[in-house]
Amino acid sequence: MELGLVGLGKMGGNMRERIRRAGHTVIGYDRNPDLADVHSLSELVDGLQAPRVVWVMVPAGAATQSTIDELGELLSPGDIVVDGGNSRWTDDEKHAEELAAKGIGFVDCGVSGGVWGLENGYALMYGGDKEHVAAVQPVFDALKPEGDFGAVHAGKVGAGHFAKMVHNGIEYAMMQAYAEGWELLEKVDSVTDVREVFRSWQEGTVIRSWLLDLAVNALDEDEHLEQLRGYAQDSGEGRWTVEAAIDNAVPLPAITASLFARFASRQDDSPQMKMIAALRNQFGGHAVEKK
Ligand SMILES: NC(=O)C1=CN([C@@H]2O[C@H](COP(=O)(O)OP(=O)(O)OC[C@H]3O[C@@H](n4cnc5c(N)ncnc54)[C@H](O)[C@@H]3O)[C@@H](O)[C@H]2O)C=CC1
Ligand SMILES: O=C(CO)[C@H](O)[C@H](O)COP(=O)(O)O
Repeated sequence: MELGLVGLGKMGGNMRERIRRAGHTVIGYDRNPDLADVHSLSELVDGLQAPRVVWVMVPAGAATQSTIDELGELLSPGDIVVDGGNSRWTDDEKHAEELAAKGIGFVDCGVSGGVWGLENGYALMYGGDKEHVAAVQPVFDALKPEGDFGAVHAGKVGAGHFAKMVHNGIEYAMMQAYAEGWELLEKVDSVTDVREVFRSWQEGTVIRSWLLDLAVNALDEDEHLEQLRGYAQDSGEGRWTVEAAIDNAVPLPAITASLFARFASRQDDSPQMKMIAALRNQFGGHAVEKK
């Protein structure tokens, strides 16, 4: 089939290649002309035969919104837009309604696999009407990993991004657990080769996982992570997971703590710990450290 793909960065560039390897035609547009096959969204739309499918793979928020708005103007009834970025699931219903008013279908798709997806395949979680999903199915089949798992029609519009959001919340907590264990191992004198402990865990243990494999890769590149600063950004999914937990009164202590650990990583000093130190000093005369 033919696909229009908007956003050819770390994800979209490799996805274009994987879909092409499966024998499909992909016309890619990126605002960076060095990456793009065409110069504009309208050229992309003109290059596809109706009914068209256009997959959006740009940063969530303003870039996704403006792309979907523009596609709403350019596409025709019967065409379909897929949002494959890490969009907030609450945006999906709005996008589906705006496009449906023009007769255009919408599918939201959470994508997992990162820069390894070209070779390993991309795990896909999609939401939307059955007929819209069916129209995109050949592309899902091209992107998904080989084997029985790795793709799911999670439910109605929004379900795909909701599932991906929870996946990323779990990702935060798993990474935090490996990171905390690693720091403790590094701290004690009795363990002389932390990297080899991590490597040994890759087989047979209860905690083996792809993230653990990637941790070993990182330690092979920089055994004590001395070249890195302990600073971690976040791009929204963890916050939205915690917000959804609050909305649904579901306790998520591990995921919430892992999000907050990232916030703490961005502080050179801790204002709240200054207050703790000041109060301990006030009530108990405990020593404080001055600047
Ligand atoms: N990198 C990752 O591990 C994963 C990323 N995602 C999501 O996939 C989407 C893309 O992520 P990446 O490829 O990592 O980002 P990236 O920053 O590498 O690539 C984004 C691309 O979109 C282009 N772009 C931005 N605004 C545009 C616009 N208005 N019109 C056309 N092109 C535009 C940029 O020029 C860039 O080439 C994001 O929503 C991200 O959250 C999803 C799963 C994993
Ligand atoms: O979706 C992903 C992996 O599954 C992306 O890499 C995402 O950017 C990770 O989330 P964050 O940037 O908040 O760490």
